[in-house]
Amino acid sequence: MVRGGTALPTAELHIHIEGTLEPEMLVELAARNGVALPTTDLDELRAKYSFADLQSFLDLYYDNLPVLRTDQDFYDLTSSYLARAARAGVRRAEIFFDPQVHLRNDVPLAAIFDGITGALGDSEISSDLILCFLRDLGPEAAMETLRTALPFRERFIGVGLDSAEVGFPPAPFKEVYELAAAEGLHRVAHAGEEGGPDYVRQALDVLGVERIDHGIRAMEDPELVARLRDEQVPLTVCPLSNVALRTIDRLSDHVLPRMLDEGLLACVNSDDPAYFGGYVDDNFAALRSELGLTEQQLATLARNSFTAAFATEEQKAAWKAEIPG
Ligand SMILES: Nc1ncnc2[nH]cnc12
Ligand SMILES: [Zn+2]
Repeated sequence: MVRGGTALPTAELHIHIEGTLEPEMLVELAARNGVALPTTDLDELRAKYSFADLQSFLDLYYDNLPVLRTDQDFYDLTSSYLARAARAGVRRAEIFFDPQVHLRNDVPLAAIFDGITGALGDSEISSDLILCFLRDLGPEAAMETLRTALPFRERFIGVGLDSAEVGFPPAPFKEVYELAAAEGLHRVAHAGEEGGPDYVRQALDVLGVERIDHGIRAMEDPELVARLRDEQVPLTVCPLSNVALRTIDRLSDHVLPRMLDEGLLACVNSDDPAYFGGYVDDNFAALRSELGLTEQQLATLARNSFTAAFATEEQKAAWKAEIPG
């Protein structure tokens, strides 16, 4: 993996805490909780971290999650990510979690919140939580999850939509997002990762999202590109993830340079770094070495990340002032 230079200060706005489960921690938590794994050999586990598409990744991601059982497990997972993120230059982390998976695994919501928010409180990184709905479980399940989570309303700042994309468009989640808006929650959604430009439009027009997660397929539609530029809609792009899930063949084919040329508010994120070969600094390093992005372009991406963050204007200005150049 390419690792380069001093880490650029950045906000990480697209990071699934469950996607930071490194094989070492998987084995440790399995042993701690008496959960059987197909193998505990780290090389064999790592060999499985190779994917044909989003679904083949999701199958492994969900298979690994039963090792997370207690608030301590969620605390350890989150602390480990935050320690790595600090070394990666992350000043602000807006972290996704998938409560429906853990509820299905009989983990109480209180344990999830206590573990994750406990670790967030112990870190020097500014951070908040975004609760994601699994789109393939449908809007009724999402609504039930949101209602179940509302007693913990003060512990998260927004909602998101993730999991299998194609065949599960955003529009049916309209009422869930209306309730989230009424509760004063921020709204984001994965769209345009494997799904087409229409999914991005639906997320904007029907769900009223403030950011699009991924959005790379929006580049197929010039009218949508113009709108994203005019409205300065933030796009949380995840370059190494797109290569790992074969959304694009090679990093050198990535649309990110075109997004910047078009004046879109794109930023760089790691998505599921334990699975996709790197954290956010590794993504920046790969953009520099394999895509030839200039220091100026990388600084723009870092600046964009702070612009797109759900933080105060004062915080954003202070972080931007740390960016060299
Ligand atoms: N990249 C991704 N796309 C959709 N759902 C996810 N859940 C975790 N990572 C994801
Ligand atoms: Zn994602």
